[in-house]
Amino acid sequence: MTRITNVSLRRILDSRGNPTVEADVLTESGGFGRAAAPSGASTGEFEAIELPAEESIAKARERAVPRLEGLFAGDQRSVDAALRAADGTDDFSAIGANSAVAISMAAAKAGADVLGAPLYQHLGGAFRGENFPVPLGNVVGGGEHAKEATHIQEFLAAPVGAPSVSEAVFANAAVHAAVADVLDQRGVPAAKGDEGAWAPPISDAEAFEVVEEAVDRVEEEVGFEIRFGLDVAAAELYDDDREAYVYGDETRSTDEQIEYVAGLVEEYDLAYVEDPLDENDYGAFAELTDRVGDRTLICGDDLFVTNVDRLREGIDAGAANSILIKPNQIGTLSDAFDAVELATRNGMESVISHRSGETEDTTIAHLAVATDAAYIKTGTVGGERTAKLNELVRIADDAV
Ligand SMILES: C=C(OP(=O)(O)O)C(=O)O
Ligand SMILES: [Mg+2]
Repeated sequence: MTRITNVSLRRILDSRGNPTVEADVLTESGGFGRAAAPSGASTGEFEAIELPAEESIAKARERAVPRLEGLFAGDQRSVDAALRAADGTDDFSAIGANSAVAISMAAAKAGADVLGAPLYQHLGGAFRGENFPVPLGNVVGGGEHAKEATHIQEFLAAPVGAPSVSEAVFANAAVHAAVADVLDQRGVPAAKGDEGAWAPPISDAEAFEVVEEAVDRVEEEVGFEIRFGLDVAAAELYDDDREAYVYGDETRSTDEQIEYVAGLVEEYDLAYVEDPLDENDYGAFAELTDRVGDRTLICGDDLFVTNVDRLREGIDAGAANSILIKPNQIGTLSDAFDAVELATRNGMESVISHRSGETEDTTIAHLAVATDAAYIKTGTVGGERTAKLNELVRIADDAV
C-alpha cells in the first residue's frame, strides 16, 4: 500500500444540472481514484448534511485534506476515520457529506488502483464477484422526482428470474420501452422524471395497470420471471398536522396506508416495497412487515438513512426486512459497510442505491457486488444510470 500524496476537489455538474463535488485521490506510487457525490431530492430527515458544493469543497480543503495526506490509500477505515475526525460532527455538517463521500469513494478507488484489483474485489475480498444483484429499474415515477405525475415516487421493474446481469439489465430497458408503448396506446403523453422514468399525468391506480401490462409483455418476450416493486417515499406524502398520508385529494390514515400497501403487495405480487410508511413510524413499518414480510421485501430508505443507530432501532422494532444503502446518506464507505454488515447479521437484505441527482460515477455497482447485495437500484436509462448498469455488466464479464 502506498500513501496518499494529494487530494483535490472540484465542482462538477450532476444530472439535474446542479453543482456537486468530485474528488481525485493520488498516491505516491501513482495510484489514482476519482469519485463524485450524488444528491437526493426526496431526502430523509435524518440524512447526513449536504452543503452547497463550493462551501463543502472549501471546508474539506481546509479541514480534511491535510489529515488525509500521508495515510495509506486502501486503508479505508483510516481514511474514513480521518474524514470523521476532520469534520467532528455526527452528520458531517462541518465539511458536508458530499465532500466526505466523494473523498471516501475516491480513496477506495485509489486503493484498488494501487493493488491492481477491481474496486469490488478490493472492497469485498478475493471471493466476491460470484453473486450479482438484481437491478431494480425505475420505469414510472413521480413524487419529488416529477411534478404532475404519480404520487408514488417509483414503480420499479424487478427481473428476479433473469439468468444473468446482462439479461436483467436489458429486460429493465425493455420494460421501460414497453411502458412508453402502453402509455402511447392509452393516449397519455409522458415526460421523464429525474431518474429517467416515465412521468405520466395519471393516477397511481392507472400506473399499476400500465406497469403490470408492460412487465407481462416483456416477461413473455424474454421467458423469465419479471416482477415489480415500489418506492412509495411515504415520508413525502405524510402530513404531520393531519396525521395522514396525502395523495392529492385523497388521504389515508396510518391504518389505511398499511391496509392499502398490504393490498397492493397481494394484488400485484410486489417483489419490493420501499418506504411504505413515514420515516418516524417504526411501529407501522413493523405491522406491515409482520403482515407481508414473508412474501416481499419491506425496505427502509428514509427510515434508516444508512445509519447503524437507526437500523438498530428498526431491528429491535422488527420494522423492515431490508435496508437501502446510499453512501452519501451517511458520508463514508466504512459507515455504509457497517450498515450492510449489521443488516446481514440480522437476516436483512441490502439494496444498494443511486440518488435522483447522479453523475457518471460507478462506485455503487462495485459496492453492490462487494457486499453481495440482493438488489441494486440504479434507474433504467440515461447516461448517469446506464453508467452503473454497464459497469455491472463489465464486472460480470470480468472486464473492469
Ligand atoms: C433514490 C431516491 O430518491 P432521492 O435520491 O431523491 O432520495 C429514493 O428515494 O430512493
Ligand atoms: Mg427511496
